[in-house]
Amino acid sequence: MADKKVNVSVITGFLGAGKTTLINHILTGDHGLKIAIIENEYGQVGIDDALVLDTREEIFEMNNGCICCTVRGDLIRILTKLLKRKNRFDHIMIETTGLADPAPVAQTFFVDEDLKHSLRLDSILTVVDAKHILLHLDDVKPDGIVNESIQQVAFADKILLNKIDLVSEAEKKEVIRRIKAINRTSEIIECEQAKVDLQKIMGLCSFDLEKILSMDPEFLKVEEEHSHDHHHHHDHAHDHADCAECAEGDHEHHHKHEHAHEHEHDDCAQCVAGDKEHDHKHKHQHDTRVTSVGIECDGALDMHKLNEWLSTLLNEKGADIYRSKGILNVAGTDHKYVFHGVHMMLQFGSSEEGLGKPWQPGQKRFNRVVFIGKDLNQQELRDGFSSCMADASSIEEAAAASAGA
Ligand SMILES: Nc1nc2c(ncn2[C@@H]2O[C@H](COP(=O)(O)OP(=O)(O)OP(=O)(O)O)[C@@H](O)[C@H]2O)c(=O)[nH]1
Repeated sequence: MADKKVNVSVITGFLGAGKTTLINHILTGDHGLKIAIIENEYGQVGIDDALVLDTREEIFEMNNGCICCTVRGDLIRILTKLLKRKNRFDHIMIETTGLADPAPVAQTFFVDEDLKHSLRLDSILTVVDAKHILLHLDDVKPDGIVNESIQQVAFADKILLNKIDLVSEAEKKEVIRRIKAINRTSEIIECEQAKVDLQKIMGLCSFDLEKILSMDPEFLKVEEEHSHDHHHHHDHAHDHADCAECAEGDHEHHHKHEHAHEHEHDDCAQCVAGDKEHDHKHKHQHDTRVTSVGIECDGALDMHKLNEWLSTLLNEKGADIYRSKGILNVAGTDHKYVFHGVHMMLQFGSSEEGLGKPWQPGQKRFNRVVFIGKDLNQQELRDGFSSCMADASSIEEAAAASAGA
C-alpha cells in the first residue's frame, strides 16, 4: 500500500538568517507540490505574513506565542485541521521563530498519536547566516538558559549556509568548522538568498531519529514525563573548545540542558489561556534579556528622517538589536515600503521594485515595525520612530516631487 503520510519540514534558524527568503524560494519553485506553510513569528506585531509572496499556497499564522512552548496546542490544532481537509496538502512547511528550540517542535511528530500516523517529519532545515552566526554561537547565556542558535544547529539534518556573499572564503571555512563541531553529520549546503536545489532539501526523509536519540535520549519521553512541565533535556555532541558555554567553564551544560521558561505573560498563549501553573514549571528557559518591541501607528513617514534614524540606531546598537523589520507608509507615495535590519545591515525595498503590492485605493495605511534584541530600550525606540513622521511641509515636498517625477 502506498505511503499516504504527508511530509513535514521544520525550517529553523536564528533571527534574520533567511527563513522567509527560503519559504519564498520554495513557494515559487517548480515542484508541482501543494504546500501549506505554518508560520510562527516572534514579536508583538505580525510582519512576516505581509513579507511572504502571494502564491497559491496557504499560509497559517501562529502569532500568539512561541511554537516551542505552545507546541502541544496551536500547532497540533492547525495540523489536525489541515489533515481533515478533503483536498490535502502534499507537503507542510513549519517556519519557527528565530528564537525557537526545534526539539519540542520535532517531538510533536513522534509523540502525538494521531499526527504520527498521518505525518512524517521529513527534515529539520536550519538556515544559518554566515555573517552573524558566530556572534550567536558565542553568546554566553546565563546559567540554565538555552542558546537557541546552538540548538538549531545541533538538531538540523540539513544546514543551509546562507549569505555566503557576505563572508570571505576564510570566514566561511571557520563558520563551517564551528558548525561541524556542533553537528558532525548534517549536510551543509552553501547558498545565497536561500537559493538551493529543492530536490536536495525536500522529500528525502533526511530526519534521522536514531541520531537525535543518540544526542538526546529523552527525546521521545516528553509526552509521558514532561508534557506538563515542558521539561526538555538536550545533550549536545560538540567539541568543548568550540562551545561558548564550555569555554565559560560550564562543563555540565552539554550533558543536560534544563530550560526554565520565564517570559512576558502578555506574550504567552498559555498564560493568556489561564494556565497559571505552566510558567512556574517550564524548564525551557529563553533569555529574558531578549525581547521585542512592536510599534504600530498611522501617519506618513519622512523617508529621509527614517533612513537617518535607523542607520544611526543600527550603527550604534546593532550588536544588540538582532533583528528589525517593518512595513512602512511613506509620505508622498502609494508604494508600500518595507525594511529589513539584521544587526547593522539595513535594507529597504518597496512595491515599486516589485516587492508586494502598493497601497490600494481606500485601504487604511499603517506603519508596523518590530525590533528584537537584547536589553532594548522601548521608550527610546518609540520616541525615535515617532520623530520620523513627516510634517506638513515635508508631505507637500514629497507630493510635489512625486508629481514631478
Ligand atoms: N546579503 C544577503 N542577504 C540575504 C541573503 N538571504 C537573505 N538575505 C536578507 O536577510 C534579511 C532577512 O531575511 P529573512 O528571510 O527575512 O530572514 P528570517 O530568517 O525569515 O528572519 P526572521 O523571521 O525575522 O527570523 C532580508 O533583508 C533578506 O533580504 C543572502 O544570501 N545574502
